[in-house]
Amino acid sequence: MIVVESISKTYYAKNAETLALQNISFKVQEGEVYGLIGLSGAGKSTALRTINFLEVPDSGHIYFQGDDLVLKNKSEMRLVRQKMGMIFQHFNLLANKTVADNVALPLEIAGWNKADIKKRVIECLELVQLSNKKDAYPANLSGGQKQRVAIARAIANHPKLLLADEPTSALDPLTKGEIIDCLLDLNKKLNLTIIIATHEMKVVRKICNRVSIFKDGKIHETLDVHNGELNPTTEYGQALVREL
Ligand SMILES: Nc1ncnc2c1ncn2[C@@H]1O[C@H](COP(=O)(O)OP(=O)(O)OP(=O)(O)O)[C@@H](O)[C@H]1O
Repeated sequence: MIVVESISKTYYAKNAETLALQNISFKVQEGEVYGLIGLSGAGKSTALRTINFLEVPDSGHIYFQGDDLVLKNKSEMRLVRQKMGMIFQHFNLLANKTVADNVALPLEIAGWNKADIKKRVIECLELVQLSNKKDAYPANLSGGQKQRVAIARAIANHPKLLLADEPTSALDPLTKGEIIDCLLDLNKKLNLTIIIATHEMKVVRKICNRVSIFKDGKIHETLDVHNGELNPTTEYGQALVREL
């Protein structure tokens, strides 16, 4: 479904250059939950954000369902993005819109008619078990509920792929579990492919089929996850699995 091939990315700030990604490659199969793990600054978020071109890579290719995204122009890329949902650590909900209106937003942008939007918003809120909060405002929701609204919004337009950037990092341990269960449920019910950037090994153990360990902008090691078990072969991988 996704092939990331030899991606590099440098950030240029006033007096500094940061080589955030150096020749990164990995493949994600349809229906898979794929983790990107590593310490802060290792390049996980940048790698995730190059997949939908929120960050444009300096070199390399991203293939999505066989299409080379590097070759797409802006309007073609807008259509591709509609097939990729994204969720963030801090939810990114619009405070002045109700839960239902937040979920409706991507459908309005995609030009859906009002009746279809109303029906789809109800379906999505049912999928994340939040139908009873459709008229609430984000300020009146818990962190877990906010993230579930963000998930409902991200899946509204029937994306094939969900990009999740540290989706549990701002949540307490119990609520982290609630969000992981919600994502696993959607992965199974909708065959939704999920790529998740996280620094929490618990998240990887509970949800991922495979994981790439990032270190200093490179992929250090890629592992299968079987029943929550990971067996890194490198010393760094072993230390990370022990410590995180
Ligand atoms: N917009 C930016 N401008 C300049 N440097 C950036 C920018 N975004 C990220 N960086 C730098 O690029 C490197 C990789 O950052 P990235 O956010 O991808 O890492 P990460 O593994 O996701 O870390 P974290 O878990 O802290 O989010 C870091 O050194 C970071 O400081």
